[in-house]
Amino acid sequence: MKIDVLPVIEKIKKEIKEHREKLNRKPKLISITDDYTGATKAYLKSQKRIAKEYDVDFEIIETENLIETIKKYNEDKNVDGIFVARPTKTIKFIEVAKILNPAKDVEGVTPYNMGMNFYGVEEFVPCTAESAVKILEQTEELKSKKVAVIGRSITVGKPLAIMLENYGRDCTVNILNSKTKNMQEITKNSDIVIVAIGKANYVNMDFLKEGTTVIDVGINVVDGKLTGDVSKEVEKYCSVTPVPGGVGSVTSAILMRNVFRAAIKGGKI
Ligand SMILES: NC(=O)C1=CN([C@@H]2O[C@H](COP(=O)(O)OP(=O)(O)OC[C@H]3O[C@@H](n4cnc5c(N)ncnc54)[C@H](OP(=O)(O)O)[C@@H]3O)[C@@H](O)[C@H]2O)C=CC1
Ligand SMILES: Nc1nc(=O)c2c([nH]1)NC[C@@H]1CN(c3ccc(C(=O)N[C@@H](CCC(=O)O)C(=O)O)cc3)C=[N+]21
Repeated sequence: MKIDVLPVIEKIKKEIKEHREKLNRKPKLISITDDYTGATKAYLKSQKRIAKEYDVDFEIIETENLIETIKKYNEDKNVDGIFVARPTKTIKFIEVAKILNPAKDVEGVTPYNMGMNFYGVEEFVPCTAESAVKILEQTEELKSKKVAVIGRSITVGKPLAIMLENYGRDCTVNILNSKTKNMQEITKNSDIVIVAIGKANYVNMDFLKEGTTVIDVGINVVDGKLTGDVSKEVEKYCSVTPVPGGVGSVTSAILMRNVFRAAIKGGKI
């Protein structure tokens, strides 16, 4: 069965509408990349479309000098939100995270916003992590569920695992990585499996028991088409988010909501 994410998007749209009424001006998002290719290109293009839909001023900046560019927009009063695409080519992403202004950090990648998530304060958390959590909250009661998160990246796997463990959701989470042994044993023993690895069609029924809720975060471009990390056959036995039309479509809506949030906070953390 395919999981329908439209109700989640509707809720976010409602939040954005309330913010817009409060704000009374167009907020502005700057998306910066030093490697405008592949999944980054796909995402920035879809950001452009969605920014227009939500009436957000939007600009893509391609640069080889991330640090100077970020410093400039950190100070620019006309810019409410700054997004920097991963992976970065010219410097390590942590250098970006260290200098980005937390008040404009609409993807929650700075140590300040990451740390707040550890405290259970989820104001700016990585949009994809929030997207997966919002979809799950819509589909089922999370309390005491056993969850396997495959992938441990700083913008997806790790913050997502923390959010699911935070008080109120109370899941028990395993975070799996490329060195994990007996992966299939762990995933088969889970109620919920979240796949965020970037390998097309990698997870099939060998990893899952029937009836598992599966969240497919993967965005891979195969023969020019968006393809997830979960194989199509899984849909017959499990509830699974489609690609496209799943996690990715919620992610961009959350990013836009965060731009409104940052604008309303007016530069304060
Ligand atoms: N839908 C959306 O909105 C978004 C989608 N994405 C997509 O999600 C996917 C993951 O993104 P991201 O987290 O940024 O990617 P990264 O490349 O940063 O991280 C991938 C993670 O997957 C792990 N991994 C890779 N292969 C395996 C394997 N065979 N078994 C177990 N773990 C494995 C890696 O392990 P190790 O650490 O050991 O190397 C790593 O932790 C990509 O396809 C990306 O395009 C990303 C962001 C948003
Ligand atoms: N700092 C950072 N954060 C990211 O979240 C991030 C990143 N870097 N680098 C690249 C990957 C890839 N990624 C995509 C998300 C959505 C679509 C996409 O196409 N979305 C469509 C729909 C897709 C769908 O429906 O599933 C849309 O928004 O309309 C593509 C790619 C984000 N990433």
